[in-house]
Amino acid sequence: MKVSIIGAGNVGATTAQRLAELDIADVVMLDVVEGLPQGKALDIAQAAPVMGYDVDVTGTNDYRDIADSDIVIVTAGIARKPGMDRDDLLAINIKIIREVCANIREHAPGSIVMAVTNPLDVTTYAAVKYMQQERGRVFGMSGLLDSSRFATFIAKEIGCSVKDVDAMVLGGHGDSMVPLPEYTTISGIPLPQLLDRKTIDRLVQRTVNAGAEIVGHLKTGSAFYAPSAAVAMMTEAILKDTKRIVPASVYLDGEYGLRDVCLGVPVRIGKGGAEKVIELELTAEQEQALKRSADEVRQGISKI
Ligand SMILES: NC(=O)c1ccc[n+]([C@@H]2O[C@H](COP(=O)([O-])OP(=O)(O)OC[C@H]3O[C@@H](n4cnc5c(N)ncnc54)[C@H](O)[C@@H]3O)[C@@H](O)[C@H]2O)c1
Ligand SMILES: O=C(O)C[C@H](O)C(=O)O
Repeated sequence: MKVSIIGAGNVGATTAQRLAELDIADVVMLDVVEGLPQGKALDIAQAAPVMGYDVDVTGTNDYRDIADSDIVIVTAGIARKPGMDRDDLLAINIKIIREVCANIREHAPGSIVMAVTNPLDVTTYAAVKYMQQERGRVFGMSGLLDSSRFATFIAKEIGCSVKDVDAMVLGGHGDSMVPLPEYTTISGIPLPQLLDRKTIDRLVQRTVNAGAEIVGHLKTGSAFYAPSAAVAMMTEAILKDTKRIVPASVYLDGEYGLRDVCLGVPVRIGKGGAEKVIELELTAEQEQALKRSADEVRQGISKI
């Protein structure tokens, strides 16, 4: 098995480290900066004897090295700084996505592509169009991260283990994301039975702002530990064909009444990528929120 990661920055390199520690595939990191992927890959490889993994981790600036990848993860692009929205990254990152996808098409044409670069739903849409692959083989990571954040805040509030919280966040990876308290459970108990509406609303708001909260602390970039954890889990689900069900950004073709847009919805992840969209029954209010989120993503799509 082989996974290539385009962009050897914070998310890319941390993902490489997590995948190496899972010991499931050789990892190639590619970046435009000379020496950066090579140096980070050597560093990760030299941890293998201590950590006990056998996979190869290499760095390169040459797309020929991604040939025969099972999965290509795209983290190349700029990250936001305080005061910026993810949409402010669009003009620069869309050019990068176009160039990266052209190279993936040339050098690793059959691979599954996972977009990570922001603004996520718009770059995923662009990747879907540029790659011209079977639906589900090109998708974006976002909802698993947002759900993980929601679950973290819920566990802290209730004072329970995060392992017992199963949270669900749909919609675009932006201010219009749609956390679903009604589809969030704690050991099978629906969240609204354990917390009052005002507390849930506060946690929802913190989840929506979670990326910006970290940007505000870091000042020079954005989150990468939790994002890389989500990317690694989804990569493992593909390589091991585990059929995990998580929210991810996929091209919608009528599901949830939405067409020709990428948006976070629950999907089954297996060897075919995002193999199946799972349609939840939504209230009128939740449906409206999802539609508003789709409209926001469409505004970004109209600029590419
Ligand atoms: N989907 C999500 O939930 C999520 C989470 C975290 C970060 N992100 C996004 O992921 C992207 C990367 O974040 P980061 O923190 O790793 O940023 P970073 O600045 O640490 O790393 C980005 C890397 O991309 C490289 N790069 C730039 N142009 C390239 C090109 N044309 N080809 C190959 N590599 C290129 C840079 O040299 C750099 O090493 C950002 O757009 C960020 O907003 C998304
Ligand atoms: O907030 C960002 O810009 C990065 C990422 O989308 C996140 O949610 O952490």
